[in-house]
Amino acid sequence: MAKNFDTPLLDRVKIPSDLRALPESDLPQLASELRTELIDAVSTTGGHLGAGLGVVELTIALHHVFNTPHDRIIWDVGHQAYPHKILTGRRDRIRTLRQEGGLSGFTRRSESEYDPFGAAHSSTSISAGLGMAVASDLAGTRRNVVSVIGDGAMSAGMAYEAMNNAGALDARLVVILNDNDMSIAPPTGAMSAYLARLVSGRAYRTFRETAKQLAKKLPKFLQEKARLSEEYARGFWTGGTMFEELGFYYVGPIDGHKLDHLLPVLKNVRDTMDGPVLIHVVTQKGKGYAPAEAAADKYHGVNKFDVITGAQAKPPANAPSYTKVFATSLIEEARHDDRIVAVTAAMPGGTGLDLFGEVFPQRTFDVGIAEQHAVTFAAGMASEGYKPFAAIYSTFLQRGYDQVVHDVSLQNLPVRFPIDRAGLVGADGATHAGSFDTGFLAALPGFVVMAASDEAELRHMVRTAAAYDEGPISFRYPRGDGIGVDLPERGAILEIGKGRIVREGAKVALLSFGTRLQECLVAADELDAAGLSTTVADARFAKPLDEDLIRRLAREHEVLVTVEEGAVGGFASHVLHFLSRDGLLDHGLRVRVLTLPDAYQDHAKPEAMYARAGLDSAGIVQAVFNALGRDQLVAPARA
Ligand SMILES: Cc1ncc(C[n+]2csc(CCOP(=O)(O)OP(=O)(O)O)c2C)c(N)n1
Ligand SMILES: CC(=O)[C@@H](O)[C@H](O)COP(=O)(O)O
Ligand SMILES: [Mg+2]
Repeated sequence: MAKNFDTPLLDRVKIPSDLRALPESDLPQLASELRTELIDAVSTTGGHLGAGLGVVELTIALHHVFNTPHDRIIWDVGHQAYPHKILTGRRDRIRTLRQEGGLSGFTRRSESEYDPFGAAHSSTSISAGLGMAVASDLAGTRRNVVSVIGDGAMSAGMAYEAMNNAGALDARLVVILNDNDMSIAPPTGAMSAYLARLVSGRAYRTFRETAKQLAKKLPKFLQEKARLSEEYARGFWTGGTMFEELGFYYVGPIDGHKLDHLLPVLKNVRDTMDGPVLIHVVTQKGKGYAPAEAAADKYHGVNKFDVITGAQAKPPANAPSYTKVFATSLIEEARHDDRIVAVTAAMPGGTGLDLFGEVFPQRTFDVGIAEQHAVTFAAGMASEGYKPFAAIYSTFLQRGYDQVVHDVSLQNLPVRFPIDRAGLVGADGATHAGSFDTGFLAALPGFVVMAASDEAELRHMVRTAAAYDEGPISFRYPRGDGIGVDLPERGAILEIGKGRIVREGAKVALLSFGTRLQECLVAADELDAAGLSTTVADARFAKPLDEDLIRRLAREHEVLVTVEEGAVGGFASHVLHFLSRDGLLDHGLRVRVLTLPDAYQDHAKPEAMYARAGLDSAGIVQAVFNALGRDQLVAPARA
């Protein structure tokens, strides 16, 4: 489709060296064109828009000042890197973002030499940058390394571990703190308040007047530049901050939308740096696009939208989302039990705990991007008799795994883990797929591990978890809408370690763990039609396993197929372990296990991903036929 806007300058920038050839006076115009292109592209793909809009000038300034890709720019999370992608040879594919076969929504080493480090989980950029800076020193390569990290990402422990190390190593590393006073939701925590004080402090407001005097306090390598450079008097201020205590030269805060502030500071740092420097840049999430600036989430992640109005396309929903069902179920349980509390690590909207927080503000804790802390914080509350629900996406719970093992499981503390985004997530791709939780939780002695097969089951599991006080318990459920089953007012308490038969048959047994149950039912219809009478069971528990149920399925059927939306090493492993221990594999039972493939699956539409994984009804039917040694469906014998 023809574009209805012109981008004469941007059209000349294929890669950053083209950008570096432009005079500085052209850069504001380039920023305007880049913003327009970004908005137009994301309006057709959906994706993370607000963060990218906020770093348009910063992206241009970085590529103008630094010699990328020789110099390294590492974008924390990578969700703000779309402008960077446009400027680094990927403009022609920018409208394939997050689509099957298209560009990733995050930085990715395999995508471009301008992406020196892949990301999507936050707060890794300073560690990675420090590693690169040290490697470059060891190799005797003169290279600048710049890590760009947001104020939200700055709440995670990793960032401080890295700064602590960088300060001690005195490494040549530039950290740009991109402070837009926003995470996905408004940021929480003392650090956020501290940054706000730095930004709104008297010194920031009066930097013009005080810059000369303050220049005396600059670190040595900057003093001479400060004296010489008029820009200093307009551009930045430095003072005693906690970053300096950690061994960084702190520069800022500076206005991240003013190229004439950014460029001289970056050049000074590039030319004079000999240790770690932190540049505090203040930006606005959603900058330059009115609907984004006005949005409460600053257009963090959006569907396709109308550029003129900002109205986002909303696919019709036939049922409430699993997230919403979780939230409303927990609210209901919390009305009955005031020991129930809820913990989120910076994802109140995504986990539905924003709804819980509206009803129970005193019992809701947003700890910031800090999954490790969230888990141990919940363990602490559990140790005092509270009933914490630590609602964390499957993929982000990976970061808190030692805490799950050491602080929760080993002490058998009854922390409840609602695990959202369990399974494939579509456009966010492999970094966000919830593949491993069943494997890593069911490996832990004594952990109760559940998966909901529909939204009513989810409601039961919330109630079950609330009632269960004997140790840690988890329940997983996927991204997206439920299937529209009737929801009970309140969930039932499930018997721990008991599954259910959903449909009785005689020859084939499909044992499902989670929401693939619906595909099993479709597959069962097809198998029945092909003359293969099929039982379908909902395991509900990966731990403890319903051994009676599995024994029965194994003894009474010729074929047993397990189905789960998780990686190898999850539910099926436990079933196989039990079958072998119980001698159930010794008498000719044909077993097949269907899991996610043992490979990271790229972003695509979930349906396509399921099909590729063999986790749709066709894949299940095929597995049964393979087990029986049949290549093709045999037409059923009809009376
Ligand atoms: C470990 C981890 N936890 C949670 C998230 C989800 N997440 C993605 S971006 C984001 C907010 C980041 O805020 P900030 O760093 O300030 O960047 P901004 O979007 O404001 O530019 C969150 C919570 C994540 N990507 N990684
Ligand atoms: C970048 C990031 O980690 C989040 O913004 C994530 O993309 C949110 O995913 P959901 O849309 O599933 O909440
Ligand atoms: Mg932010």
